[in-house]
Amino acid sequence: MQRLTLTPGDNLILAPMLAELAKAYDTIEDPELIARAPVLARSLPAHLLEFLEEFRLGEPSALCMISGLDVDEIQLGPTPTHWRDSQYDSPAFPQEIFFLLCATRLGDVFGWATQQDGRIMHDVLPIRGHEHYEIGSNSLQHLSWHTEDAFHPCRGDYVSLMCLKNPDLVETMVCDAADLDWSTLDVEALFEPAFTQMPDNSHQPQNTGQSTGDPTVDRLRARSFALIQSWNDDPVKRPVLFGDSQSPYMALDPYHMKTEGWPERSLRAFRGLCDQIEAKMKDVGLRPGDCVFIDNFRAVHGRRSFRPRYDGTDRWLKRLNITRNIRGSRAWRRAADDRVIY
Ligand SMILES: NC(=[NH2+])NCCC[C@H](N)C(=O)O
Ligand SMILES: O=C(O)CCC(=O)C(=O)O
Ligand SMILES: [Fe+2]
Repeated sequence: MQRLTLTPGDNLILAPMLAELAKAYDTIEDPELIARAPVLARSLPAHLLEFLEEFRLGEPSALCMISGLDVDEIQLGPTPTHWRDSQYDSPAFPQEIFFLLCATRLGDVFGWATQQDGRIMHDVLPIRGHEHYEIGSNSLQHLSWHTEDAFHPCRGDYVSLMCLKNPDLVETMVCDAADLDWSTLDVEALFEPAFTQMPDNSHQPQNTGQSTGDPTVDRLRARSFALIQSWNDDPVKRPVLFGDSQSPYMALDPYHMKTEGWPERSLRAFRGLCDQIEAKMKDVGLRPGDCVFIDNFRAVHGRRSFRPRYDGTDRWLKRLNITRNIRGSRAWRRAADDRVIY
């Protein structure tokens, strides 16, 4: 893992810059703020910009962590009970802006019409009733390791998490493709489009809000949910590996894969890969102020189980999806500068 710790000097420069921006906008979802972010990000400390650029282009690791951002847990107040409405009057707005600026150095942030009401910045927090459900807001059940949005051709190049609270130091788990011994795996079979991948539960209609108030958006969203439904009923077969056969990129979410009907060789290759991933999985305990950027092509990730508190002190992360090729999803978006995939 690549690591950078912000210095007290960095925080001295960042605090007024972030406070000023937080005063100028109401929410991190403001399209004007998000559009300005790549330009604003040029004012981040130079060593931070260099660090992110090295991670982006050189792929020295599938994971990089920026720690040391000031977070005042008292000022944060209670952890919300749901992601709904958390984007307004956010007590973490300055931190959200920092996270957004860093993210835009790696690519373009985007959202899904079918996930967390089409928001760009997500909340990851335990939700009552989800304790044993396979979704990021579960708790008593671990979150199975996965490629973020493995089922979708427009999945992000990076998924990133910013920690606001993690009182029990619940671990995010990550497996870096660099730690796998590809010479012992049937890479050729894993490059074949033979693997049934279904959408994960976070994109199911029952887990999003109701009407957006905009009939056009509602109609488009309904169409997206219908597509999700069709991929559920009639799952698409995709390759698990792609890119360079010597050092492959991965896309898999085994919890949402159906192995029925797979050729014997594909099944064996898949099981071999999953076994090795499990053996090489590492734990990363995020602390308040940590921003972690996970290369979604070069790592899979999940989260250990934990006991939720539901007393306002729960674990609370923010999440951003980042793509290096926003035009690759142009057919799925309403306009060139629209960041929501329908
Ligand atoms: N194996 C899985 N659970 N995959 C889906 C991961 C969770 C999903 N990204 C969410 O926001 O809830
Ligand atoms: O909670 C975590 O540490 C990871 C969450 C995650 O992977 C997800 O929500 O998709
Ligand atoms: Fe995830």
